[in-house]
Amino acid sequence: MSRNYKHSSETLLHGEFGVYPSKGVRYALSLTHTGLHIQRLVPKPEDDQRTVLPILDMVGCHTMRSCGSSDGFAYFSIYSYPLKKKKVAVGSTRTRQRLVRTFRVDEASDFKQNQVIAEKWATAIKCLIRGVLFSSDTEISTTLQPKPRRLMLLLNPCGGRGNALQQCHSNILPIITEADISYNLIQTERQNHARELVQSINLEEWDGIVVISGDGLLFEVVNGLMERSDWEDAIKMPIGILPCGSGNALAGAINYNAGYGIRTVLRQT
Ligand SMILES: Nc1ncnc2c1ncn2[C@@H]1O[C@H](COP(=O)(O)OP(=O)(O)OP(=O)(O)O)[C@@H](O)[C@H]1O
Repeated sequence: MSRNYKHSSETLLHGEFGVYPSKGVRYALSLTHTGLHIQRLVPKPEDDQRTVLPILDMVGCHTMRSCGSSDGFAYFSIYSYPLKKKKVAVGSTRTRQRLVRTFRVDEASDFKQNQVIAEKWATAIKCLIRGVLFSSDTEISTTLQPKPRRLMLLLNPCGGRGNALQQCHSNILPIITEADISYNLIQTERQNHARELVQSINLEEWDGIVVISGDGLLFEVVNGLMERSDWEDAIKMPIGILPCGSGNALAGAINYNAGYGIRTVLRQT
């Protein structure tokens, strides 16, 4: 393909939507390869205020209908994790915060038609998040989307303060769900459990292995992969670490100092 889609400011989709939960507020949305441009139409702002949600900050997009509602509206919600504006402490890197923007599709009187539009936007956004290139001429349907990613999550319930499982349920799984990633969560039961496990997994079945632990479990995973007869292929498996140990020195070096968080792991697999 001769066109460099990644640097294109071409408008892929454009539309006008309401928002949830505000009544009467309306926005014009334009989707490009790099971001969602949001312009408020009603109430009309004094200046030409526009905000941009960068695709790089997004993890997913879901469609929905308001429960128990008899109206014909459909909705799509975009899940983003932009950097916080301010550093938390001197010398620290900026952390990310969850931002959900929900738009109401109300163009048609019939729910099914509105749902088709909501699905189209959600599919386009999900494709851009996954790096699928398309143009304004492309017919956007779910067949454009790559197959969902599968992650093996290895969690050490005894690492660090012993709260890895709680951290996983409250902070990690919600993001993975928003990103439509399927996963197997395996709690390690003893020393070398993770090492033995990765020695015999079918590499084809996984897009990545993420340890939710300290440095020790990651060390086991790398060793386990290197001990396989097909180690040259096995070691190409994307590996991530979400720090839940005591020292977390390795995760600190890789993620924190680079200014990255979970999203790095989710996007790269
Ligand atoms: N269920 C378990 N019971 C006891 N030990 C375990 C269990 N699961 C894993 N382990 C072992 O615990 C070791 C240390 O775990 P981990 O690195 O996750 O935590 P940590 O030592 O608290 O953190 P850090 O390495 O950052 O200091 C691992 O090398 C692993 O072999």
